[in-house]
Amino acid sequence: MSTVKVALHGDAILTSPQFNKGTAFTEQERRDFGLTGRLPWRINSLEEQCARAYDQLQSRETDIRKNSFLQSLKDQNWVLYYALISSHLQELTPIIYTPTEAEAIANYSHLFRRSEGLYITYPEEDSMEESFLEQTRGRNIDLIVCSDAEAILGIGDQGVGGIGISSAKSAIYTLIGGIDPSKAIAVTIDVGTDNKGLLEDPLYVGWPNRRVRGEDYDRFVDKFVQLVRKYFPHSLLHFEDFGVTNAYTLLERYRTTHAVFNDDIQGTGAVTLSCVMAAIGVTKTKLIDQRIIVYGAGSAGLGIAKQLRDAMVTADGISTEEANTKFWLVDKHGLITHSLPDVREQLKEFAKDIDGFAEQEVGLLDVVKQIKPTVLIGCSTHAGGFTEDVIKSMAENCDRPIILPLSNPSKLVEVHPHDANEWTNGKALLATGSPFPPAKMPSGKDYVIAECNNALIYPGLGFGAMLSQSRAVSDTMIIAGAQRLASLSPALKDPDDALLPDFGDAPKVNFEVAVAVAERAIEEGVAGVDWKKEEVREKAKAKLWEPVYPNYEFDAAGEKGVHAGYKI
Ligand SMILES: NC(=O)C1=CN([C@@H]2O[C@H](COP(=O)(O)OP(=O)(O)OC[C@H]3O[C@@H](n4cnc5c(N)ncnc54)[C@H](O)[C@@H]3O)[C@@H](O)[C@H]2O)C=CC1
Ligand SMILES: CC(=O)C(=O)O
Ligand SMILES: [Mg+2]
Repeated sequence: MSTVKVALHGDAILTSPQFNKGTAFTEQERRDFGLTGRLPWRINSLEEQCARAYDQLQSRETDIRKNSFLQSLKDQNWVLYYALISSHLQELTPIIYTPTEAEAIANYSHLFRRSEGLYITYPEEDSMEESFLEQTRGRNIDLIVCSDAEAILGIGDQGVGGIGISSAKSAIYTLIGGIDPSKAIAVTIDVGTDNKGLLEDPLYVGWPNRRVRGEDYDRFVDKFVQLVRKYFPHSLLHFEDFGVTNAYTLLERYRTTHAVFNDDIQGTGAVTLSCVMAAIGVTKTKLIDQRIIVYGAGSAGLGIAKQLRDAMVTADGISTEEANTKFWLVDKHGLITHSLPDVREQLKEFAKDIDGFAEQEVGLLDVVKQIKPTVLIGCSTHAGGFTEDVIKSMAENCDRPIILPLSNPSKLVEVHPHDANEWTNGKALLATGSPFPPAKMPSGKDYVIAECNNALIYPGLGFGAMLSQSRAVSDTMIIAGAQRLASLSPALKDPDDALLPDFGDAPKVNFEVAVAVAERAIEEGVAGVDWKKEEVREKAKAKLWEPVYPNYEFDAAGEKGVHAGYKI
């Protein structure tokens, strides 16, 4: 067991979630840190603490209460929080992440108890550097997860509540990617909100103003990005749940100068590519043979289309233009065509001619009937958008339709996977964005619905980039990670099994993804380390953080009252 020197004493160590052990402080530590008399007599192991916390959790009747309980556990004791969730990963991930975290974020100001992470707020622009330094003092930050909360999951603009998604995504990095939580920071960029309900809510705790946009927004965000680059040049900057325009603009603006990563675009593109690769392994077809409809052409939809398109170009050697012809993007005004007004610039390469369609606005069902898709992907936030007609029509022309309703949280799913299974007589190859229980095949066998959520891959992609200290996260690094994930699909062994590994295996799977990404970074020459490819696996193992208590030694000479703690 490692030993860590800590300069906190008495209440200061008990109230530090990073160092607190609660009843697990040893006799010696209790004496050295001034804790005798502040704790009950019995010394518990971490396992005993987990068992007690799990019992307490079970007494909370609703998922949102469980979410609040776990949040307050995290505020008290990181090791216990991560150990508890790690030992019930599949059961508790939906409580701290989608779908329950969506409810927690929507009610952030009403559930608010304690702040966490860094709040970068527009009227405090002049003191941004000071706040940044205060929050990161004494810490060697590898990972910054930030959101401006304009498009949280599928529930839209949530203002300052966006800290909840940064914090949840950061926790997933630790649980699944093995990232040391003391080296990660969650950030909300509070530039106001256009959510009327929040603006009118007297309890709203964010900056109660309409969203700042245009040059002022760009300057404000740029100031933040430059602080990240100045103080933590080797860190990974993860963007989450920005509105579609800013999501693409920021990624393009910074991706050549820092390791930035947009999860909704790149993470979702990568996990969906893995899922489709696994599915075509079942149908014994090639990527180039697919006709793909993407329903919802926002951050995720376009990210998916581009990722699949680029993989087609790489794997099947066709031109980008030819690959673009295999995709039909459908948004709220129907098929993206050259004749639709106000089509976003980035979508134009996928736009189709209206020929062959009677109407100006071509709905999903018409597109399905006309083009006979093999793959149907939903990231529209339109609950029930894949109607029975749509699904049945697709199944008429396709032996094993690949149907991926990816919108989160669960209530926004485009089609309930059990319905899609029933309407296709068990032929559909299915995956969803949030977890669902298994469906029944006509044979009576359970069909496990894979969770095609970027959380199944982004911790590994990010860990691979951090591990190799990459100067950029290249498209080919992402494809390497996606290929590794696809190669671990249970469906490759049994075509009736899940398309992707389950969340219980996510830590092992993400380790493999991280190794693939770091190896690729070294091959491409973007890594900041001078290792050989063969060394990556061992280096990655050594870097994994695990939720176990180290021994503490009191550091009387250390700086008191800050995040002081280092291994000796
Ligand atoms: N499973 C996963 O890993 C991920 C799932 N998502 C989910 O995908 C959904 C979209 O997320 P983003 O792309 O970030 O949001 P976004 O706001 O950028 O995109 C949503 C798009 O759907 C379109 N849309 C809205 N109503 C529609 C309708 N009735 N028919 C067709 N299109 C419609 C919008 O116009 C917009 O273009 C959300 O529910 C989100 O939770 C997003 C990222 C990852
Ligand atoms: C999973 C995710 O990133 C989203 O739904 O936005
Ligand atoms: Mg997201």
